[in-house]
Parts: sequence; structure tokens; C-alpha cells
Amino acid sequence: MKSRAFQSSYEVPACATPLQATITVPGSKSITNRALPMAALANGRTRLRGALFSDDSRYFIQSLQRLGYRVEIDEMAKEVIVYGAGIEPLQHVQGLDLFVGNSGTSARFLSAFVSLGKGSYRIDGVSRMRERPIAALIAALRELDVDVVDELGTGCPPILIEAQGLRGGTVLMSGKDSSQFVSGLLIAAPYAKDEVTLIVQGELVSAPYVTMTLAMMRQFGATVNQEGNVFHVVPSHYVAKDYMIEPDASGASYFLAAAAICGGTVTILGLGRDSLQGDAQFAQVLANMGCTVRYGFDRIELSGPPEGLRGIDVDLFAMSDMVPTLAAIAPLAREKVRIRNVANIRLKETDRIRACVTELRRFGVTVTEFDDGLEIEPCDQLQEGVTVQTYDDHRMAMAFSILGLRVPGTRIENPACTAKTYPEFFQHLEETIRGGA
Ligand SMILES: O=C(O)C1=C[C@@H](OP(=O)(O)O)[C@@H](O)[C@H](O)C1
Ligand SMILES: C=C(OP(=O)(O)O)C(=O)O
Repeated sequence: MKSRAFQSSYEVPACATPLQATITVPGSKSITNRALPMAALANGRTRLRGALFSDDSRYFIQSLQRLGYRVEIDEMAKEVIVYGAGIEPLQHVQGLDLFVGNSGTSARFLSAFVSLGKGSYRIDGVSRMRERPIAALIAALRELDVDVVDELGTGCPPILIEAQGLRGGTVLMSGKDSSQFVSGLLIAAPYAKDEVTLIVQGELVSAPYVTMTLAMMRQFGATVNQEGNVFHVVPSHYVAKDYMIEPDASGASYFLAAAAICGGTVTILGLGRDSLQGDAQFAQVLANMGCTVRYGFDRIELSGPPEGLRGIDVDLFAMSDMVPTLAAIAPLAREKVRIRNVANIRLKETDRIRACVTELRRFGVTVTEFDDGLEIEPCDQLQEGVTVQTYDDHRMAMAFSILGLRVPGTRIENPACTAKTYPEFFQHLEETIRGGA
């Protein structure tokens, strides 16, 4: 039998009985890809425990190594050792190419990171990355005296950066397309020549990720203050440390959703009420649909509702990676599910509103598409034997495999795309059905 990773499509196993599973998901992508640049900028040896090993974190690690930082990985132990060297390796780098695949955090965080150096860099990714915006970050970096151009004039990668260090000062930035522009600049800002004041104009999408950035900057010893939409970062240094990375809350959402539609109880270990990740609140959305949720300090336990899921009308502006998860289980709710205020997910790995609408319709579900969301009707006659298209989007693959647990014969095209954040996803899904991963 071919390994799951090489199959052109994967048949989702049926979930015949209520789940009873305790699951440990891999490390958080967002925390790993913040800890890496902070540790690199620190002076000394940082040990990152529970790190994620997936495409997105590998692109970040490889980029740091190409820039001249010493980074060692021990995948079995789930550890990364970073030998922090401040901005020293970034001096006198000429014409260095960094390839980031389709990793938004890598593209955005590294653009600000290399701007701290003296040299020239080019950041590029796969074809979809060339459609993902970075113009707001380019504009902010220019304000801080960095010479940046979008090579194709599209406002997207590839971008060329000629840096002489990051000047301090006040800079305005739009946060409507992505919070990663804000996080990227904040992570680099302690190493600017002077204090940086960043003013976010308009609404900030995915705000919990900026809260995570601030919390981690402080954990790594930097000084940053927030007053509403204004962020002040004073010149300071990150401190090397032993750092424990939480499991990935977005990855955990699929197993919580599985219990919501298959019944039984799923326990996610290592994530709790004090999680740094906004997506840990997704369990609360499922609680509002009738699930029973218990947040401990080191676990989230969710039991599916015996009488089935209720519908919901929900704004996922702060938690937009959770849209495919909710959309995929929505047809099994008793009433309709309306998801609002997520226009920016059209800019992710694929246009996720269009992708969810298209794939739900394949199952015979009635769905209405809006510019900024979708509405999904309940469906008690879901089409069996559907092959779900995944658009090279890990979240489409993972989310729709959960619906497949309840719809016989569902296949997931290109299952290997989960390698972006969760290479072992299908193995964990099978173990969950058997009782724990
Ligand atoms: O900062 C981060 O780690 C992330 C921010 C979010 O992106 P946007 O701010 O672009 O919505 C989220 O979708 C992404 O998966 C990770
Ligand atoms: C949007 C995502 O990733 P990124 O923006 O980091 O590529 C995601 O993981 O769902």
C-alpha cells in the first residue's frame, strides 16, 4: 500500500461509533514561526521544545540557516536549537534568495527580519504566494528607510529588499488584509535604530495573533506597549531561553469538530484556557452549537451533543482559519450556519470562501456565497462517494475529511497538502477513530 503522503486521493474512514480519544497535536505553527526569529535575534542558545516540523516551519528554519544562523533540529525530540546571534549574520549579505513556499508567516515575518540587516535579499514562494498581498508591509518598511520593491509590481512576492537597517519612527499600517504585516514589523522592531511607533489604521483582522506576538515578545524579554491601535517598541534585546511551544490549536479544531458530529468525547492535551492561540476559542463556538466543553489548564475536552448540533450565526473575523472547519460540519447541524466577516480568507492558501462553497455543493448542500462569508443549509441526504478538491490548501483537506467521517466513500484529493502545517494529520485521524493519537 502506498503511504498516505503519496496517494493522489485518500478515502476517509467511516466513524461508526462515538469517539473516545485523547490527542496530542503537533506544535503551533504560529508560535514556532515567531519563536524562531526571536531566538535568532537573541544572543545565546535557545531550545524550542514541542516545535512544529512541517513545510511552514522548515521554510523558516532553512531561511535562517541560509542567512547564516546556526539552527539545529532534532525531529524525534521535537526540538529546535537556535544559536542566536543578533543582527550580525544579516550584515553584508548580497543577493540572497529566500524561498518560503506558501508560508504567509515566513514571507511576512522574514521581510521585516532581513530589513534589520545591511544587504540585499529576495523573498519568493510558490505561484499562490505570488497572489498573496504584502503591499501594506512594503509601504511600512519604506517609511522606515528600507528600499523594497515588489518585483512584478503586483503588491505580492517576489520582493526585493535593499536594507541599511530599520530606522525607528512612526509608521501607519493597514491591518485589514492580514495581521501578519503587523506581527512581522513588531517582531523586528526591538532591533530598529530607534523606538518604533506602529499605528494600525482601520480594523485589524486576526487580532489574537497580534496579541500572541506581543505576549511572546515579552516572554523573550523585549519591551512593547499597546494603547488601542498604537504599538510602541523601544530598542531592546530578546533573551535566549528554554521555551515550550504549545500544540497547534488550529490543528486541534478538526478533532473537536469530529466529536461535534460523531458524538463521544475528544480530549486535546497541552492546550488550555490560558493558550496564546485565539483558535483555542473555537471550542467555544462548538459549545454555542450545543457541545459540552471543559477548558482545563492543560487540556480541552469536548463532548458532542446527544441531540445533534444547533445552527449558529457567527463572526469569525478574529478566528478566520476556523472557517473551513465550521463550514465542513455545518450541513450536519439542525439549523443553518451563517459565517460572517471573513473576506480576508479569499487571500489565504486558496480563496477559502469560494472553495468551501464549491466543495459543499459537491455534497448536494445548499450554500449561499457572500463577499465576506457564507450561509450553509442543513442537509440530511449528503451525497456519498464525493472526491473533495483541496486546492493545495491544508485546511480544506483537513476540514472536509471531518465531514467525510459521516459521509461514506468521501475521498480527499491531494492529501499530502496537509504537510504545510500537519504532515501526520491522516494518521492522527485514523488513531482518533481507534481511540487516541
Ligand atoms: O500570525 C499568524 O501566525 C497567523 C495569522 C493569521 O493570518 P492573517 O493575519 O493573514 O489572517 C492566520 O490565518 C495564519 O494562519 C497565522
Ligand atoms: C493562512 C494560513 O497560513 P499562512 O497565512 O501562514 O500561510 C493557514 O495556516 O491557514
